[in-house]
Amino acid sequence: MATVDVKSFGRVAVLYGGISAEREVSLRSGAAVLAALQTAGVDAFGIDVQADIVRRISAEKIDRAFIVLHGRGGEDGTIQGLLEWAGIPYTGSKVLASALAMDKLRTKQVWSSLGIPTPQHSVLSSVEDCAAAAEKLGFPLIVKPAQEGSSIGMAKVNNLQELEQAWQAARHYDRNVLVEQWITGPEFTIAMLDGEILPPIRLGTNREFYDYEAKYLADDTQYQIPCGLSPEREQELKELTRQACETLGVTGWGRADVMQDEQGNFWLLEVNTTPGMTDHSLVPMAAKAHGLNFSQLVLTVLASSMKG
Ligand SMILES: Nc1ncnc2c1ncn2[C@@H]1O[C@H](COP(=O)(O)OP(=O)(O)OP(=O)(O)O)[C@@H](O)[C@H]1O
Ligand SMILES: C[C@@H](N)C(=O)O
Ligand SMILES: [Mg+2]
Ligand SMILES: [Mg+2]
Repeated sequence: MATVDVKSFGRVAVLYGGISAEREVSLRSGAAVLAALQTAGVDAFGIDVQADIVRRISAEKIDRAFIVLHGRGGEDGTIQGLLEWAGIPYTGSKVLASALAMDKLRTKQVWSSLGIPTPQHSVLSSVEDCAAAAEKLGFPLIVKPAQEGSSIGMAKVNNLQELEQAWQAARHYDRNVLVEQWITGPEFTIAMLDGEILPPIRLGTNREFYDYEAKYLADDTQYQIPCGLSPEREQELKELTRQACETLGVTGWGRADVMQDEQGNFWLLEVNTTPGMTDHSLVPMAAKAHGLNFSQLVLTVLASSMKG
């Protein structure tokens, strides 16, 4: 990592918290990022993003923003648009890529249209859709609110009754709900940092899938890095991640989630444009394997905001 003069960042607002279902995660990510920036000597302060954010942005002296909001209202292009209007440079993806990547349905439509592998899916808007999806895709399936994160509102289902219940539950989070073919096999997550693809991590959990509990609370979640793939397959996975990011326009940093099926094929699930930065999170682990400690990671993300 090139040495940076931390004073050149000016006064940095760390935008965290927010009002999405992932607020608690963002509070943890934000606290870690803010502490690391301040320890590194950056003139950083925090803003817990609430309804008065437009006033706060105008009232404070802000040279640059570090966005560490997860979910809607922060990772979806809305904050990015506000910062564009205010003329404040910010970390991570711009408006369009943020909005696209936050929406799993639109993301899948883009990838599918370009021949990039993502599990088959259907949209659920009614009980009739549930029956049609079961007919088309078979079981098991996984139900997801289109615009959520941290596995919130998601469920694996094995029959039509479970599918209808999971659809009803997911609707509480987002009226746009999708259901995907279940991929049986190992899971990988791959970070992109300032255009570079970091070492993939293989995830293991004793739970049904990598759910909220496995992500933030469990002590028995397994993180394998190096990920155990052959060098050729690891390279393929990294190339797929690069394509996943480029096709959505993701810049600065991000993290792609990928399943591998029993035949060894990779299937892209999503890209997170503001990945978690908690003490259980994955980008810090990948950065460490790449030779960057947490402080160097946040400074690299911040420095990438200077590239415009
Ligand atoms: N099609 C699938 N087949 C099997 N498991 C899946 C599938 N889709 C998702 N999962 C499981 O559910 C988890 C969460 O899915 P996904 O990454 O799409 O949602 P998310 O809530 O946006 O996650 P994040 O916390 O990374 O933002 C995955 O990490 C994986 O364990
Ligand atoms: C914060 C969570 N959506 C992640 O991707 O890490
Ligand atoms: Mg996500
Ligand atoms: Mg994910």
